[in-house]
Amino acid sequence: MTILDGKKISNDIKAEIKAEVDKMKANGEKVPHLAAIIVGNDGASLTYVNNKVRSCKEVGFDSTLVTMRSTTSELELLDKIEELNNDDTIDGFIVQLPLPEQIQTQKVLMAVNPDKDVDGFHPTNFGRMSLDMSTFIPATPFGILELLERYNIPTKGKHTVVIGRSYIVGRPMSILMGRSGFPGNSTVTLTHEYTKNITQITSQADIIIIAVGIPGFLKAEMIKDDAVVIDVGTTRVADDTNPRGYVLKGDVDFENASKKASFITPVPGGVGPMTIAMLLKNTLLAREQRRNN
Ligand SMILES: Nc1nc2c(c(=O)[nH]1)N[C@@H](CN(C=O)c1ccc(C(=O)N[C@@H](CCC(=O)O)C(=O)O)cc1)CN2
Ligand SMILES: [Mg+2]
Repeated sequence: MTILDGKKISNDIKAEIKAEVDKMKANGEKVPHLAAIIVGNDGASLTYVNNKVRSCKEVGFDSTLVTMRSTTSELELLDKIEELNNDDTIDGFIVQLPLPEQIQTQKVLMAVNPDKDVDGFHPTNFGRMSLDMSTFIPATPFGILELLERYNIPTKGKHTVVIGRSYIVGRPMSILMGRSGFPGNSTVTLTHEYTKNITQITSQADIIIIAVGIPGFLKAEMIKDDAVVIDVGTTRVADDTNPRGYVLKGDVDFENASKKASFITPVPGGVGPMTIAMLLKNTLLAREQRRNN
């Protein structure tokens, strides 16, 4: 059994990106600039955007964090997005999800200029991904592809079962694993909360990618021997014995599933850090595209 070390691979990727940025600097070029908008003060979301900003500093990117109060109106947010769309110093930006309920997420995703949409959630980019055209691949699925590639895990002809159909992870993942090439060429089953007899499906999976946000959902009994298990869940579970007051729990019963799996991601230190690294990668791409246009 091999533990897929997302922390290490993400550090490798960040070092590669930093080397590119160092070259840009040496050539007197503008370095990539990522902006992140966060609305409200959800603790986990604040952690993620702060990680994004810190990672920008690590690789030498410029970064801007835009914080907006939890009562921000949809119009105010759309105005801010328009401002970033028109700000020539910014190469890419993201709106941290989820958003407060007074704001329609779909309107927000539509408002981001596709050229700066480093999350890859705009319909143009999502469509381009589905059509095998070059685009910004959403960071978490992109990170999972990168893990599969760097650990050389075969995907061709394999049965990949995706659990969860969010547009951040499950939906794009199901498309990407079925595309031609490597990683890809899988036979994909996309499952969700209304799927019946899920164990019957997961127990046939060569590769399982789970993103449902239910700690310990995937049990050892639900997987076959030597399955590849990719755990995207990171739920904060209250824990008084931990100085932070919580522990992070994945969607997989790691202790037992790891005894059967051939490859498995840990939580923390698996997919999460890859998400941030691939967001940086997309931002580097955005800068290169803007330079060449
Ligand atoms: N606009 C977006 N919103 C959200 C995305 C996204 O890609 N774009 N994905 C998730 C949250 N997310 C990034 O935004 C994210 C989640 C987890 C991690 C991570 O590094 N997790 C660490 C643990 C960190 C901790 O201590 O809490 C790990 O798993 O090791 C990074 C990014 C939803 N929203
Ligand atoms: Mg993500």
